Amino acid sequence: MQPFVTDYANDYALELLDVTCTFRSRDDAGQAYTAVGQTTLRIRAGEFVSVVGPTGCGKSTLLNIGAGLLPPTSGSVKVFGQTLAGINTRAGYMFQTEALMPWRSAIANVMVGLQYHGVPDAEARAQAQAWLERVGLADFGDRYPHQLSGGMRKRTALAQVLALDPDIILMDEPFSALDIQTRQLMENEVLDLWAAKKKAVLFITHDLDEAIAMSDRVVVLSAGPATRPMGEFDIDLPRPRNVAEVRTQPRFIELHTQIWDVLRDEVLKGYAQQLKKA
Ligand SMILES: Nc1ncnc2c1ncn2[C@@H]1O[C@H](COP(=O)(O)OP(=O)(O)OP(=O)(O)O)[C@@H](O)[C@H]1O
Repeated sequence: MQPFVTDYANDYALELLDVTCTFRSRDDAGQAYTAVGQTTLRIRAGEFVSVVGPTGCGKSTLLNIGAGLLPPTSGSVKVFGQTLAGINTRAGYMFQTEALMPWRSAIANVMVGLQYHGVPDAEARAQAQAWLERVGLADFGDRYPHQLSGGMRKRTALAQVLALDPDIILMDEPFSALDIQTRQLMENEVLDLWAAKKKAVLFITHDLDEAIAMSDRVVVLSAGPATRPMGEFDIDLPRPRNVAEVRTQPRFIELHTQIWDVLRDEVLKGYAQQLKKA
């Protein structure tokens, strides 16, 4: 009889293990700046985890390490139990800044990743159209990015990421440039799409309300240098959630108070550092 072995490592989609990241200082090339210090962060398959922290503390650095775009100075990254070397091909990324190609129409932007993966043009077009429909842009495929609103461009970028069906989705403040109503609509859409597919999500934000409303778990980072997790909070609010409505629940307010207690001092430290740099 085969012994029953549980491979706990494979419960995790993404693991950053004792990761440190040191840069050459931007102000003085002779100086080193440790952005991330000995950080361990694990995300289970299907789990939605947000990372919050003060401005400039190292959130994007962590995400870039998870994406395989930036090798850590020490420590390691595992993807479904396998040590990551190079780009994380199981992950899709959505960044703060616009990533659409301005010379391609919306549908051509969604198709590009599929074509890169060898999907024939007709099939890529059909899949891209289905994704545009899912994000509410069925009739906008022929428009170019400059002919779309900010929210529509974000929807296109979302379709572009989801079309590739990644097991891990990395999002770096994807909606920070949007007005509050569009932002909440997009947040709800992301939650609906996530609930249907249950991918692992690492979501970077400095908006605590957004982090609580969307996540299963919120990780709070310390102010830099050498940022590291200061606290982790399970968000036990029922799903499905509407991000606007959930904010009025007493449990949301309780969680917000608890997390803000940890985050507040770090935000103040981060702010003081920004002033010193300015
Ligand atoms: N390539 C680099 N070279 C030198 N320093 C860097 C580099 N990338 C980031 N840093 C520094 O590392 C620190 C963390 O940067 P990072 O962008 O990860 O922070 P963040 O928390 O995502 O910032 P924000 O809240 O503004 O989005 C910052 O002080 C930044 O200036």
